[in-house]
Amino acid sequence: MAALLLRTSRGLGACLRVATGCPSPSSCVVAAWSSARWPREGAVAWRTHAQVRHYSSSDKLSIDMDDKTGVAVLKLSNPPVNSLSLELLTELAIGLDKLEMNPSCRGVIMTSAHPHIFSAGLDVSEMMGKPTEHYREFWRAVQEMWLKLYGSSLVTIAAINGSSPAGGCLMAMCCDYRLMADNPKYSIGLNETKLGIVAPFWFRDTMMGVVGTRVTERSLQLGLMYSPAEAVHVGLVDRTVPEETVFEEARTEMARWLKIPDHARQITKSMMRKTTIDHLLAQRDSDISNFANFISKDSIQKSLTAYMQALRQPKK
Ligand SMILES: CCCCC/C=C\C/C=C\C=C\CC(=O)SCCNC(=O)CCNC(=O)[C@H](O)C(C)(C)COP(=O)(O)OP(=O)(O)OC[C@H]1O[C@@H](n2cnc3c(N)ncnc32)[C@H](O)[C@@H]1OP(=O)(O)O
Repeated sequence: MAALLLRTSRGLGACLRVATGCPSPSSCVVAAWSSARWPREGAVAWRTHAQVRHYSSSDKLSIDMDDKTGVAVLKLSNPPVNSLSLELLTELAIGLDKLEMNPSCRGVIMTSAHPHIFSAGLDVSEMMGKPTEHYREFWRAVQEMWLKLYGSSLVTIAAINGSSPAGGCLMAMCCDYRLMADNPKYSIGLNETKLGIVAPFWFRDTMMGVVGTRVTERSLQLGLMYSPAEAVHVGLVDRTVPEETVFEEARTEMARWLKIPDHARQITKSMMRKTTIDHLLAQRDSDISNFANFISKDSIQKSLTAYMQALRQPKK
């Protein structure tokens, strides 16, 4: 039970270090992941007689876990555009943590409850006209969500049923597999430079892990948004599917991934992602300070204000 409390209160990295006796975040990720799925003493907390269990208490996020299949469905539900507010980011991190701790959960499908928008990315209003302390708290929540999703030992599949700029694209890229609705009106990409802001190194590294260095360099500098077909072409999305089948295709894809023994897949995933995760863990505080300093600058605030004004103009 002590281990369970540590898990919930201090996050997976800390609890796994305790569980594995590992002294530092950087030395224990592989060991941690290989043992993360065996925290049987924590099982009691989440075991349920019902087959499907509703996890999230937030109205901005629903998480339904099917104990029979081991697959959870996480739906973003923050109208109008599923922007990632401080509240939603916090709910996401907590929800992902709960799933990680549930021994019967093996995979998560992430999607949007609202057609046409997967997620508009970070809520820009959280980055405008606020005190520095708020920026620090907000950025820590962004980091936390990324650490939980990118560092998840579960199979994670993004069922991208709408546009997915910036932070929305980041969440999709954190997943193991991406399916996108083939609607040419939708787009996906890291467009930060178009807002006059800079994607931090861990956004960059996540993208590099998906599409490689050259495509990342071009995409980030130009703030490129890709249509679903273009996204498949550059490898940002694994495949497009007819809009009405995105979710069912995600389930079918999940079944494929779940045929692989968990321990072998988890250790392999950890080997692929460990360096990037350790990089952020080692620089968390300085990354927060960089963000808070950068976003507080008058020039950046002006840029964000102009961007939001342009967004509010009627679309041609
Ligand atoms: C060197 C040191 C570096 C340190 C690091 C420094 C900085 C890093 C910083 C930040 C990284 C940020 C990553 C992000 O995620 S920034 C967010 C980027 N997101 C976008 O650009 C998306 C913008 N939105 C859109 O393109 C469209 O809205 C969208 C395609 C999603 C939907 O289009 P639709 O036509 O359906 O809807 P709209 O009418 O455009 O929007 C409705 C409503 O929602 C508001 N809104 C849209 N997006 C956001 C958002 N991201 N945050 C807050 N609000 C948003 C929009 O303004 C409309 O509001 P209203 O007019 O109804 O009031």
